[in-house]
Order: sequence, then C-alpha cells, then structure tokens
Amino acid sequence: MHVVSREEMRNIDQYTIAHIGLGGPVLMENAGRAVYAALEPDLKAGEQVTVVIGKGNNGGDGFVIARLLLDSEVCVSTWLVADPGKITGDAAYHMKAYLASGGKIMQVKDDQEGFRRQLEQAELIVDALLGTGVHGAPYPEYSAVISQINQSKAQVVSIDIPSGIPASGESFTHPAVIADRTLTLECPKLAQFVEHAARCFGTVHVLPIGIPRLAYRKAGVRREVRTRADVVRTLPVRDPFSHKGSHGKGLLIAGAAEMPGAAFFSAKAALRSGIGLLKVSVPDSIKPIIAGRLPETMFLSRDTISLEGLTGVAIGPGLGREHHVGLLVRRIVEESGAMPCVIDADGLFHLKNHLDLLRRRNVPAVLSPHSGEMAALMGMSVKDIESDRFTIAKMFAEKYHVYLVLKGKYTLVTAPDGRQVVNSTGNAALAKGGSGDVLTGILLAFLLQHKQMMDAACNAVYLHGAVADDLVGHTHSLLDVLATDVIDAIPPVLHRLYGDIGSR
Ligand SMILES: NC(=O)C1=CN([C@@H]2O[C@H](COP(=O)(O)OP(=O)(O)OC[C@H]3O[C@@H](n4cnc5c(N)ncnc54)[C@H](O)[C@@H]3O)[C@@H](O)[C@H]2O)[C@@H](O)CC1
Ligand SMILES: [K+]
Repeated sequence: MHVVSREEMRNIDQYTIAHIGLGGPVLMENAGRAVYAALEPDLKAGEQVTVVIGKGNNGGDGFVIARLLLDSEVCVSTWLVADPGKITGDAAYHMKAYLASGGKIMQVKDDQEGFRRQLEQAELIVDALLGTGVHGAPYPEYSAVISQINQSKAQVVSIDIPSGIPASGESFTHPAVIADRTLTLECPKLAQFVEHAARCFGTVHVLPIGIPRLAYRKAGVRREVRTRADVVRTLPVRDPFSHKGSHGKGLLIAGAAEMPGAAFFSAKAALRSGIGLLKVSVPDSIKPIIAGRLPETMFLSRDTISLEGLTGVAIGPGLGREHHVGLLVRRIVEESGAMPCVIDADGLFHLKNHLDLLRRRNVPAVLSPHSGEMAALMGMSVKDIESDRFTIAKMFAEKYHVYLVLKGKYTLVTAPDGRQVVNSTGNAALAKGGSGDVLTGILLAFLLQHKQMMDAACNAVYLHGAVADDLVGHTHSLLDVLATDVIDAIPPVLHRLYGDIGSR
C-alpha cells in the first residue's frame, strides 16, 4: 500500500481522470460509496447523522455520502460551510444529484443557532469539510465549525483526512478536526504518520476507490506501508541442504562494563532470528556473565577484532562513549565496507562528525537511530526531526548512501535510492531500554539471510513490532514487556509467518 504526499495524490487523481478515463464524478461516487459501506454496519435506525460539507471535492464526497444516507434509516442533516452557488466541478455534480434525490442543504452562516443545536443532537458527524486540498490555516468560518465539531459529544468520522490537517505532514499550529475515526480514501497520506497530525486521526481505515496501480507508477510514488503480505513474500526460505555458513557469519561488537545487557539482547535476538554463526565482542570484564548466558556464540577479544571470514557486523549497543571506542567504531565502519554493517546507539554517537566514512563503503551501512539519535547526527532538535521525518530521512539516506531505520511509533526505513517504507507493527510497550538492542540483533541476522537489504531491514522492523503486538495482544500489557520477553516471543511470531509462506 502506497503512502502519498498531497501533490502525489493530486497527480494520481489527475492521471486516472485524464489518461485512464475514469472521470472525477466516478471517483467521487466510488469514494462516497466506500465510505458509506464502512459506516453502514454501525448505523442505527433514527440516529442523528450530521454531514458537514466544505467547498471542495472533500465536500463532494460528503454529498455522495449524504445522498446514500437519505435512503438509509438514519436522520441525515447536511450543513454547508460554503455558499452552494460557489461549489463547482465534481462536487457540484454530486450536490445536484443529492438535491435531486430529495436531499436538503442548510448553510451554517444562515442558521448558526440551528447548527449548534444540530451538533448537540448529533450522534455521528461526518467531517467532509476539507481534504487534501487545504492550504494553510482553515479560513475563519471553517475554523469556527472545526472547533464546534471538536466540542461535540458525537462520534466524529473524517473523510480522507481530519479537516485542517496538511496532508504532506507539514507542521501546523492551527485548529484541525480531532476525529474518532478517519476513512482515508485510496491510500494513506504522509500526515497519518507524523506525530502531531497523527494524533487527530483516531482509528484509520483505508478505503480503495478504484485507482489503478499504473497511476501510482506514473506519479513516481516510491513510498509504501509494509504489510504482512510483503513480509511473507520476502522472508528467506532455507535450502534443505544448507549449513550454518549459509545463513551468515556475523560479529556483534557491543556492551561495556556497565552495560552488559545490551550485548546480550542483541546477540540473543540475532540467534533467535536465524543467524548461522555469531561471534560477540564484549570487554573481557563482562565476558563471563555474557558467555554463561549465550552458549551458542563465540567470543572475540576487543583487542584482536578481525573481520576475516565474516559476512556482516553490528556495532554500537551499550558500547560506551570513550575516545578509544570511537576509534574502534570508525575502524570497523571503514574495514567492513564490503559487508553489511548495522550501526546503532553509541556507534551512531561516535560517527557524528565522521559521516563521510559511510559514503566510502561499497555495501551501504544500516543505521538505526531513534529521533534523539537522529537529531544528534543532524545537529537538529528532536522536534524538527519529528515534524519532517520523511524529508529528513530521505535526504540523509541519499546523501550518505545508507539504509536508514528511523525508529519511532511508525519506524521509517529509507533506502540509499530514496525509497521509503513505513512500518505498521509495534506499540508503546517497545518504548523501553533494551528494545533497540533487540532490533539491532534482528537486523544483523536478517541482513545476512535476505537477498535484498531493503527487505531485510523492513522485515526486521516488522518482526520486532509484530512480536510486541503479539505480547500485548495476548499475555502482556503495554507496561510490562521486557527486552527479554520480546526475544523469547520471536519464535511463535516467526512460526506463524513461516506458516503462511507455505502458500506463497
Ligand atoms: N478526483 C479527485 O480529485 C478526487 C478527490 N477526492 C476528494 O477531494 C479531496 C481533495 O479535494 P480538493 O482538492 O478540491 O480540496 P479540498 O476539498 O480538500 O479543499 C479545498 C477546497 O477548500 C478551499 N480551501 C483551500 N484552503 C483553504 C483553507 N485554508 N480554508 C478553507 N478552505 C480552503 C479551496 O478553495 C478548495 O475549494 C480529497 O481529500 C478527497 O476527499 C475524492 O472525491 C476522490 C476523487
Ligand atoms: K475531511
């Protein structure tokens, strides 16, 4: 499933209308029908439904929905923020069809009191005020209606996007509808995955409206949401004649005297994610503790690290920030140029003023910062990163020729060529020390087993989140999931994913 900016959505719509020949009114009818079908199961006879309509095509969708509601058992009332005489194009087409079907229109500006009473009675509000076409802060008459909607006790369902939200995920301070549910048309818009805006969406359902995939290709959209089907299609399948050397020989450089856990979490997660052979390098002082708990691994002393015979490396979790550690990180990044190299946590810290090393590698490195680490790498604030994740990630990955795994509620994986994938799994249980170390281990293991690095990174992130979802969905709460729980719960989730591969 693609994720689009406002301009990309407009280009997709235009291509579909101009070159595929599905007219604007047809797409609008499809949109309205899809929304109606999503609403229908919850509609109750006699329920007060208020459809609030703006001047553009989002309002046009509202007219289709209102027309279909006329023939249902609910009591529908339709309110316009714009002057009906100023409604044009496809929206006017559907306004006429609505009126000709027996529908009535009220204008908010003509009956403010009536509108206020209507919102008080309403059980469901359909927000078709503004969609992807909004520019800047909603005009005053729209802002007033938005705040009335937000004060109402009714359930609010926004069509395509909560009104007022800039679709491309730009930061904003103006009012926007806070929806209980958003019925997004055709495909998610960037704003859905950007924190401030994302909080306004409520539950999201994406409703196809019949746009052919060719239109996305023509519009050059290269951003997707990772689905379970994508993971099942791309997970590596083991050759029955394979041996341990076929599944990667990895080295993990992690841990410090005061941070032994990080090395353990990464190593154990790599082992649980299928790595063939794993060597671990930790300081000698903590080796006895780690070795006792990881009998499946071999150990390399920090003083004699060599990459010979290895097929991949991960460096960073719990490494510490001393000067000599920085030298090691930079040496490894340079020497591992011909194999995948995952860099996380303190590894990223030590790279901050040496990012050019990344560009010299033959095999792109995989960096997995959270927003704080990304902010430090870029010399920006976390807020700046959060408000423009997609652009910053793309710029960074292209500039330094890396796979960037920008962690967060919607972890975003960006390839060196700018392709982007938004992860769809995971929850706030992962907001805890140790979670990132687990991901580093899964990343290392998957990079050494997948054909494509992008698939490896996306599948690792998906699995990590899916395990947390599985735990919280069955036996745990958002509070009590530990890194060790995530590692231990990898097997049942992988088991089910591999169960689905049989039929691929
Ligand atoms: N063929 C298409 O383009 C389709 C569009 N669809 C719907 O159309 C929407 C996009 O339609 P539009 O591009 O007409 O735009 P919108 O309906 O999102 O809003 C733009 C309208 O609001 C006005 N406007 C712009 N900035 C404003 C502001 N700050 N305050 C108040 N009004 C403002 C503009 O004059 C324009 O009339 C989508 O979100 C979707 O709901 C769907 O019907 C599917 C087909
Ligand atoms: K809307």
